[in-house]
Amino acid sequence: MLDEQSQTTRTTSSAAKGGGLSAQDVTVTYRNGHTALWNASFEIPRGTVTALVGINGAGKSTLFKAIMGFVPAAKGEIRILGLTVKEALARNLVAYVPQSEEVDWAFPVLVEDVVMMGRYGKMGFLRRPKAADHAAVDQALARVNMTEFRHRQIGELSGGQRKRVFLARALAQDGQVILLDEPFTGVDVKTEDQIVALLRELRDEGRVMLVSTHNLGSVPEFCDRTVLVKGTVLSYGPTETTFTRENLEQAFGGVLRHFTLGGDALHDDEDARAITIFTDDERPFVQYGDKTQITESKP
Ligand SMILES: Nc1ncnc2c1ncn2[C@@H]1O[C@H](COP(=O)(O)OP(=O)(O)OP(=O)(O)O)[C@@H](O)[C@H]1O
Repeated sequence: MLDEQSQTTRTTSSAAKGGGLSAQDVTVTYRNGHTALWNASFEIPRGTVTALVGINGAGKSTLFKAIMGFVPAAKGEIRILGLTVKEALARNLVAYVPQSEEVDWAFPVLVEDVVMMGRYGKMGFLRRPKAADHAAVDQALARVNMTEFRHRQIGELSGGQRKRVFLARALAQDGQVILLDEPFTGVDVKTEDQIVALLRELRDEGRVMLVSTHNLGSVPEFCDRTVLVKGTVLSYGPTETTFTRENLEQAFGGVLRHFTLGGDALHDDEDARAITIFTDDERPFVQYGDKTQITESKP
């Protein structure tokens, strides 16, 4: 499984220049005939961290799969740094940091071996690592502070450490477009801070980070841009202008409730500055304030 992911997300050091990540009228239909994305369009420039936000089943994973070439676009086109998906994959430009649930943690593999998988695209058929590959792995592990765990089995790590190992794999790949699936699920605050700091560094290096997250509270904090999805792309752009109450209501329609800043009484108040979005079973999973701070939480 890990091997398969590496195969399909190989990257190259000679990254294509220019362009960011874009989709133009992309429609994705699964083999059973289900269309999960209709006419999805967005543009993300290089040097940005973008949140990919939407309810369960909105099409976030489908979009990731289309960018990684796992599923073809029935219509429309995805461009990755100015290249088609096929060209970008051949150049190993796209790296993927999976959700924890997608990984078989019982798979007997060492931390350093997982990170080395990021180099497979640069190796020959026999996959014999060269000095440059070992150096890239060393650097990637150091960058996520996981050097001391390099000889551990991946199953023997905490949730946050596991995330960091897969981030290191993306770094070893030198992925220019990095797709992160729920990077903050199951990690403690300190690790979240470390991941955010690393994403900012990678942003400053001109990479494109697309972060699928349900942790909406942190979106205004660390994502420059937001793409809101619900079967299609509802809106995209700078977080300031996209992550708005109106757009969120569209994306999460029917599961929104509001309560006022400083109080915990639930009501739809036009003056409410804090928004809590509830899941269908009325459990809140996000709180946010005036776009920049989390102001409320409800038990
Ligand atoms: N392999 C598949 N074959 C057919 N339909 C699929 C397949 N994978 C996903 N779908 C459907 O496509 C739609 C979008 O699913 P997707 O996994 O992209 O949503 P998501 O936004 O990632 O959801 P979540 O937040 O729950 O991870 C859903 O209706 C889902 O049931």
